[in-house]
Amino acid sequence: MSEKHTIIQVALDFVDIHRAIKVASEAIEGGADWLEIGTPLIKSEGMNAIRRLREIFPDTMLVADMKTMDAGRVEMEMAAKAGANIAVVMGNAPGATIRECVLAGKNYGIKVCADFMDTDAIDERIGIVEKCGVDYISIHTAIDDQMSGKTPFNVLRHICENAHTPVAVAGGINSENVVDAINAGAQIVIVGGYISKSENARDAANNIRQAVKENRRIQTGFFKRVTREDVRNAFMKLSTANISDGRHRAKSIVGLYPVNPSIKLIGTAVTVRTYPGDWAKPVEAIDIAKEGDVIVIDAGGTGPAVWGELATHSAIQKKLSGLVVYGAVRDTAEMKQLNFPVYTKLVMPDAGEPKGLGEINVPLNISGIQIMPGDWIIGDEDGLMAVPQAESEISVNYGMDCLEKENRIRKEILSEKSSLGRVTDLLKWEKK
Ligand SMILES: O=C([C@H](O)CO)[C@H](O)[C@H](O)COP(=O)(O)O
Repeated sequence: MSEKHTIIQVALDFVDIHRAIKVASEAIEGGADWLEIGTPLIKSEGMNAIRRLREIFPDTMLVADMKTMDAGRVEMEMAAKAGANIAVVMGNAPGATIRECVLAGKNYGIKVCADFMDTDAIDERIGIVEKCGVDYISIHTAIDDQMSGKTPFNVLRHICENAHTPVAVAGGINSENVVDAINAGAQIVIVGGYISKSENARDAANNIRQAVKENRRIQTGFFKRVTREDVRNAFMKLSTANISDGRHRAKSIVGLYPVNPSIKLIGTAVTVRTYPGDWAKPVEAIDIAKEGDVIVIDAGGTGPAVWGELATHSAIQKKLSGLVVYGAVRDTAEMKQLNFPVYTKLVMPDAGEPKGLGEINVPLNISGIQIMPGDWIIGDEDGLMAVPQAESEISVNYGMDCLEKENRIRKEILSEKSSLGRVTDLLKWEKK
């Protein structure tokens, strides 16, 4: 391996071989060096995925991401005979498995990479695998760990400084953070989603190559995972459909309708329970809420109105992000003029009296969805989603993952004049 040349390995994490081949071709054109048959592709298509890619790319380094944990001998033999040059065993597999992988690798002419994912006592483990004679080690943040904001960089530099084996890195690598990987000493950068979910894998691979070559960050709007403090901005990019998909098709708050459909609502809930028509606690909540909050009112799902123009002006003065009322509002013409995001069940001109019955910042249950004080509330033309504060970063990151995948599928449908069913081979994957 050239000591100066950073290897770009593109991880083909697809379940469909046809899409993997498309992306592989684009990525090689864009400057990727090695092709990884990703674990999802191996589990979906088996060794035929390796055979197919070997047919199409006879001279390209193929890495089989087997993630072997046992039966090292037979798994290395399979990958080698199917055409792979390198196969992956997990770094925390039993020592005997690592040893068998290396011996089988020597026997069948395949190199072995030990992949370290969320490994305790990693220095000790690396010592074990290097003693077994692995050819590469990789420091890897699992996709599921990335969704809570984890990255491979905190241990990477230490490993690169102490390992005697070429080090690869994987886990959310993109055109902005790849410089952190090479400056920490990684010789192989494994890039999955940033390339494989990109609408143009060739340009994405080229961005990685340029970022490596010039040692600079190339900004990207996608393929970045956020931590809690960046959640609001990330929600701005997502639809409520992305959020629902990202939360395993979570249910929305049904039965409430946007007064201003084209204005997105994003904020943290200040909850209010009141009696139909009693607008005292709703208005008092405005003075408790802070900038960026959304007031969520359970008024029993019926009139009279508990909110109108004057309360809206007050909320805008406090820079609140919106209003959700399971009940009735009035003065919607003014709400539209003020561009204030409001979701309501009912609209009517008659209001009630401020009796002061009810409570602020208490758990609510609206349309079967529990809403706690501080939960994120997101609204768009499709409806309303509630996201618990404690699950906000994984929800926004999985929602972003869904959006990124849809962007790629849309591009394939349009560029190939195809259809969703054909592009995703839907018949094969219908839920049985
Ligand atoms: O190995 C991988 C993961 O475990 C799914 O199989 C990925 O190929 C690896 O993480 C690279 O993908 P990104 O993290 O999306 O860059």
